[in-house]
Amino acid sequence: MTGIEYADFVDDGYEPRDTDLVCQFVLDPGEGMSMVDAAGRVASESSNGTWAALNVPDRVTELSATAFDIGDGEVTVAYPGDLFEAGNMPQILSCIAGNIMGMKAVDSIRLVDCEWPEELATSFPGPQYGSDVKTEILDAEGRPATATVPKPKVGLSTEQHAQVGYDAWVGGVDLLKDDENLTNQSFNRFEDRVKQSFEMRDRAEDETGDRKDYLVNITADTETMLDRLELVAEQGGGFVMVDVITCGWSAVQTVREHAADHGLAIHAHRAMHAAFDRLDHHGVSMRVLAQVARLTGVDHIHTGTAGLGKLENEDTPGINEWLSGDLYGLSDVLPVASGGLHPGTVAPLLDALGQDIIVQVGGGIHGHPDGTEAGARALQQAIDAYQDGVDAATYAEDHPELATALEKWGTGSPR
Ligand SMILES: O=C(COP(=O)(O)O)[C@H](O)[C@H](O)COP(=O)(O)O
Ligand SMILES: [Mg+2]
Repeated sequence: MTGIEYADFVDDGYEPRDTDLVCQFVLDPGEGMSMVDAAGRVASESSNGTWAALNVPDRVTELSATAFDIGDGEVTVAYPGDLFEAGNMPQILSCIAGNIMGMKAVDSIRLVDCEWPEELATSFPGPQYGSDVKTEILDAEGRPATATVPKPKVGLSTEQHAQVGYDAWVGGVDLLKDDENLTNQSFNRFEDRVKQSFEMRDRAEDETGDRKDYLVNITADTETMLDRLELVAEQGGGFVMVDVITCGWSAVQTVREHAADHGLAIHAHRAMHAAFDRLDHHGVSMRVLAQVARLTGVDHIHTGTAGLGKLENEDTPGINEWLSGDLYGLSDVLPVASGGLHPGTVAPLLDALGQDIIVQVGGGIHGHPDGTEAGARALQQAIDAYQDGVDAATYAEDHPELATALEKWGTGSPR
């Protein structure tokens, strides 16, 4: 037997093992606590300790986390791989982002970054396609893929919604996308929308000769999501969309398994992420949420607009770099830039993020004075201009849809 208390969870000179999950936190100790006091409590509560000193069998201490590299408001915690259940993301998060978020020992604490050990990372499937959706499901090789979300986000009838999709597809957009809060409301039933939209999709494909697809929002309770996924597969869709934060990672893991049976890619919308990541001193960073999304196997995830859109963003280029980097052979994830974009912001967006992204535009297409099809053309023209190395204003001289968009919105970000 060994006695354990908070101080036993601190070893400032600790060298992590290859099998450890290593997590970086920033924290502000609670009143009367030193950094070391707070760090020991964090490592204890997030692994296998409690507030009371315990006598435990020796084996138990092998599962304890260790706080080290304790600096001014920063600490790294290493968790032994055996603390975790393979392939169980909720269990992992209940350790590393669980009770510690509300401990009195810290006034605030933020999980900033994780280094995932191979055995744990590869106990998850990772994405089926990642950036390969650009060539395996779409015809978007060598350019950013494009998507559009109809606006108003809810309220269009099924027919109106499908018509907006058709107009956008023939205007040049690759992907129609449901908004995060459009699912199966009375005015636009899921089943009807899916059937009518794929009929329109087939027409648009025939007319343009390009592959087109639809990011269908299946968000609901998990069993309903699986039924909706089956319907999308039956109708010949290539993607399902899931609001991953509001549905939860357990549901994402289940959807991932079923999506694989049909070869469907998963588009992850991150609505509610800012409840976790907006404050820079508390919560869970978008970087970590994106890591979790990659492990659990989404093919796309929204990662912001590098400050060019309407929403607060945290280090979009750094997150995108992580999503495309090596992770023990797991597929990459195609990042989605979305939220307040329009043709005038395409060039700085692609400068900041490169072309291996999805450019997702709602109001910046449907708010075009000449309608959705013209708005879609304007977006494509802005991308063509960028690829030709010509600035948008010059390209607009003989591209009237782009000229109208630039006249309306200029090149600034909306608020
Ligand atoms: O509907 C939109 C964008 O519409 P619009 O183009 O009209 O602003 C999305 O929900 C945002 O992408 C969410 O933000 P993020 O992608 O940052 O999660
Ligand atoms: Mg939306």
